[in-house]
Amino acid sequence: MENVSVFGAGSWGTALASLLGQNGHNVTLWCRRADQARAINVTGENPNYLRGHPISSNVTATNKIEEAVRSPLWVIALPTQAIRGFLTDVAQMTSVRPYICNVAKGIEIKSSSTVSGIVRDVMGDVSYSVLSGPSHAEEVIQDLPTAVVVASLNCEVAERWQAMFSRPNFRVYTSSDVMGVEIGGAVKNVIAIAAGIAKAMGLGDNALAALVSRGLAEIMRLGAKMGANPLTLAGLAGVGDLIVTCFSAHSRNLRLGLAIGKGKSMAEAISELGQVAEGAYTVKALKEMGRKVCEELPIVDAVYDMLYNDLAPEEALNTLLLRDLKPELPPAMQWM
Ligand SMILES: NC(=O)C1=CN([C@@H]2O[C@H](COP(=O)(O)OP(=O)(O)OC[C@H]3O[C@@H](n4cnc5c(N)ncnc54)[C@H](O)[C@@H]3O)[C@@H](O)[C@H]2O)C=CC1
Ligand SMILES: O=C(CO)COP(=O)(O)O
Repeated sequence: MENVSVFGAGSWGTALASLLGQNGHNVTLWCRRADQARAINVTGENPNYLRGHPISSNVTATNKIEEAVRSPLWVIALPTQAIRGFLTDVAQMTSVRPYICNVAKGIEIKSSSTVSGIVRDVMGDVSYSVLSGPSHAEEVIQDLPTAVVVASLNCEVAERWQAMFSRPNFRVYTSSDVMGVEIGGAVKNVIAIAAGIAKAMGLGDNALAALVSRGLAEIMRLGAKMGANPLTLAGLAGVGDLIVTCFSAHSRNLRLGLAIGKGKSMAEAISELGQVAEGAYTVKALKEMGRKVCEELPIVDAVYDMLYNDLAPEEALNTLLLRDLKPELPPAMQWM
C-alpha cells in the first residue's frame, strides 16, 4: 500500500482521497483551511463538499503543506489557474521528486498551456500523469460504476496509478496520449457551458445533439493541432466526458451555462455555483491559443463572447447557424 497526498479538498479531491483510502492506501488530504482539515478528521466528512458522504478512515486531512509534500505520490486536485502558484510554493519546500497525477481539467490562461506544461515549467522533468474521463465526484463518492483513463508517457507509471485507483466500480484504463486526455478534459467544459445556455434558451434536443457533435469537431480539430490522437478524443476522455458534462445535473459547467442562459451575470453565476467551473477560464486560454494554433473554433468563440463580451445568446445562435455552409469533415479528414 502506498503513501499518497491529495492536494485540494474540493469535491474531486475529497472523492478521490476517499477512493484511494478505500483501496487501502495511506492518504493525506491537504486542505487550504485548518478548520476544514479539523472537521474532516473529527466528523469523517467534508463540511464544505459532498456532505453526508463519509470519507474513508484511511484519509487524514491536514492544512500543513510541509506534512503533505513528504509523500512520494501527489494527486493534484486544484483548479487549473491555481496550480502554477501552488507548485511554485511547494517546490521550494521539499527535495522530494514526486510522481504527480493531475486530475484537474483545464488550460492555463496566462500560458495557454495544459497542466503537463505547467508542471514541466515549475518542476522540470518530473513524473507526470493525468487522470480524466466521465467521473462526477457526487457519483464516485457513492461508489457508482465509473470508467476513466490515466495517461502517462511512461506506461509503467500509468499502470502504477491504474493499480492504485482501480476498484470494482472504478475502472481505470491506461493511455500514453497525455495531450489527448488533457485537451478532451479541458475543452469539453467550454462546450458544456454552451449546452447549459442552449438548454436555458429552450432550443430542444436536436440543438443540444448538434452542439455536442460540433463541439466534438472543435475538440478534435484543436487536439489534432496539439498532437493528440483523435481516437483518444473518441474515448472516455473525449466523447465520454463531453456527454456526462453536457447532460448531467451534477455538472458545474452545465449549471454555469444554465445560469448565464437565464440572464445571470458571470459574477452572479460564479458566486451562486460556489465551486470551480473550469470552462469559464479555459475559454479565455482557448481564445488566445485558438488564434495561434487553430483558427476555427466557432462554439468556443461564441461562449467567450457570451461570457466576456456581453453577446446575447440569441445573437450567438444566429452567428453559429448562419456561418458558411460546408462539408461536415474538413478536406484533410475526408479519407477517414
Ligand atoms: N468535481 C468533479 O466532479 C470533478 C472535478 N474535476 C476537476 O478537478 C478540479 C477541481 O475541481 P473541484 O474539486 O470540483 O473544485 P472545487 O471548487 O470543489 O474545489 C477546489 C478546491 O481547491 C481549493 N483552491 C482553490 N484555489 C486554490 C488555491 N489558489 N490554492 C490552493 N487551493 C485552492 C479550494 O479551496 C477547494 O478546496 C477541476 O479542474 C475540475 O475540473 C475533474 C473531475 C470531476
Ligand atoms: O469533469 C467532470 C466530470 O467528468 C466534472 O465536470 P463539471 O466540473 O462540469 O462538474
